[in-house]
Amino acid sequence: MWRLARCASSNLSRSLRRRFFSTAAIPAPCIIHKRGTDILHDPWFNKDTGFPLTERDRLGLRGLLPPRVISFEQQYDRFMESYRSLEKNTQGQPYSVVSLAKWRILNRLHDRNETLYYRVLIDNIKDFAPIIYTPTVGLVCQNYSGLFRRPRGMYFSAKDKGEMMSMIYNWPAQQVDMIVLTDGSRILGLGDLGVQGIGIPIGKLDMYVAAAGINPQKILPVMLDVGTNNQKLLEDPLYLGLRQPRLEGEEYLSIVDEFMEAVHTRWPKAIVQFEDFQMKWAFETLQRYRKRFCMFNDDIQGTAGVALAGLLGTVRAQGLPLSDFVNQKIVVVGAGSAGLGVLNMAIQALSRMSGNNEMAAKNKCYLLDKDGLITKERKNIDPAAAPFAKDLKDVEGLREGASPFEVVKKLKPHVLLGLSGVGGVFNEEVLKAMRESDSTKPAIFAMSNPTMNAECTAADAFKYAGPNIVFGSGSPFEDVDLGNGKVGHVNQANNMYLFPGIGLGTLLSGAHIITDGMLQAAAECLASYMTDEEIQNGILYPSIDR
Ligand SMILES: NC(=O)C1=CN([C@@H]2O[C@H](COP(=O)(O)OP(=O)(O)OC[C@H]3O[C@@H](n4cnc5c(N)ncnc54)[C@H](O)[C@@H]3O)[C@@H](O)[C@H]2O)C=CC1
Ligand SMILES: CC(=O)C(=O)O
Ligand SMILES: [Mg+2]
Repeated sequence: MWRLARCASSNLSRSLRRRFFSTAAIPAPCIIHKRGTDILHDPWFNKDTGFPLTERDRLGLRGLLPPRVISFEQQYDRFMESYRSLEKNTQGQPYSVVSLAKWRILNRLHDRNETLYYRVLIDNIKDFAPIIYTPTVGLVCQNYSGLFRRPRGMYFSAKDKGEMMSMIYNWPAQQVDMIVLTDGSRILGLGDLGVQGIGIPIGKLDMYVAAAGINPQKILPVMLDVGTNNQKLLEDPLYLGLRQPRLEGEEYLSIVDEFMEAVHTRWPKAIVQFEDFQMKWAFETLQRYRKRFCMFNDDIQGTAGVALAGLLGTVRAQGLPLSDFVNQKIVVVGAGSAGLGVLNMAIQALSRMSGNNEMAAKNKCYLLDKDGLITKERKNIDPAAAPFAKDLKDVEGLREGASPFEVVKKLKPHVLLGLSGVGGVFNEEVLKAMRESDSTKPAIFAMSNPTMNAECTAADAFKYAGPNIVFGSGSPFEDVDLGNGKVGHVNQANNMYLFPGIGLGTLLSGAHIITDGMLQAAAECLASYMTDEEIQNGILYPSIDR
């Protein structure tokens, strides 16, 4: 039996309705195959006390709710009031207590009434992004077993080998457009969190809904649980994932292969975003699938696009034409999936601008990892980092393994960019050395997440490197008061500025694969949003609510 109801989502704004449903102004009724409490327990259809009496009759709800009908707007105001009073009541308490309390109240709403959840999320994205996304999402992942109440998304484990093709049909939605997939092996800068990493696909997909208007009924967060090498989790009796070491080699790849085949059999046009895979699998899976499936790796490719937009903005901030990008010296600290992704894309752009002279482009870029400057002298060099290794004769005065301080002191780079996952790598000494940069407006990007893993804080960057810098960080920091009415602007250099657009653009264009050219265009488009005035004020990216 099915019944008609005004869809809960008819409470969304007109423009959103158009985006979600492509309908005209009058909300279309939606067909519900449920009745009574089943509707109240389905967050997609549930309107809480908002069901009008006629609908309560039609849907078998009469008597199951308190008699008074509370409008969507009233419910919205009530939620925001309780959120604001929570903020007031937790003032002065530790960050983890406050932000987890905020996450809980939002998550409960998400579980109960999706329409209201996405409405408040979209309207208040600037306030809520740090809760559903970095940094709080990191804390949520770390505490996932304790916070777990209801599952969200799908879980495919090593135990499901051979079953995935049928399992994928257990997902209730007919159509899925956007999937974010993780194996939990490198969650932000927090390392291997196993099954607890599911918080990341959930948060990323919320950003897809809020920022790109993707229909929330057509998103799917996925955890591929192939075990964990995190000893603490393996010993935790409440850990919810497989208690076994991670699969490796062909065994691992056969699980990912099976998942990709299953997804694309059921939803051939679905886009899969790979997220927070440890480096070796991030690169391997990207090469393995990018020509066969519509997929991309956000950490390698999304991050690179946002960084490139930031680098182009930095050139403009110095009052130089974009063509001057070819003269910028760039030091990247962190040679993992994100750092190498950024260097690859920056070199592609530099080389295009310098008449396809890749060598000249590479000469301008320097790469460091946990053992310092990477040179050709490095023993057991990672093949992915090898193309960026410096010949010692080209870095006179520096040695293999030189520290960030030595490198900055010697090279006086225009840009210092951190994707190391280690908090405090840009210490006082390194930041002070940036004062001697060859640039009139040196750029410091402390892009590692969450906040405690940032290479430096915004306050330290402006304090030690001087007020004239351009600053970006992966997780949000408050703008810095520089005195005399001056403000040091903090840019959130985070791939969230690109991935929702990459997914939406791919979906709308019907592209079968995601090419480097598409990503390059996305980065240049992001850079072009900013006016000269904004750029002069050190603002490289639009405000999140734009
Ligand atoms: N802002 C953003 O949009 C993004 C930020 N990230 C962040 O970047 C960080 C790294 O991510 P991945 O590259 O995927 O990790 P990864 O584990 O693949 O690479 C980390 C790299 O940092 C190096 N490293 C470790 N300790 C170091 C130290 N003390 N000094 C210098 N280098 C050091 C390692 O040798 C390795 O090369 C994470 O914190 C992640 O949250 C990643 C993607 C996007
Ligand atoms: C932002 C992001 O994707 C990361 O930190 O891994
Ligand atoms: Mg990531």
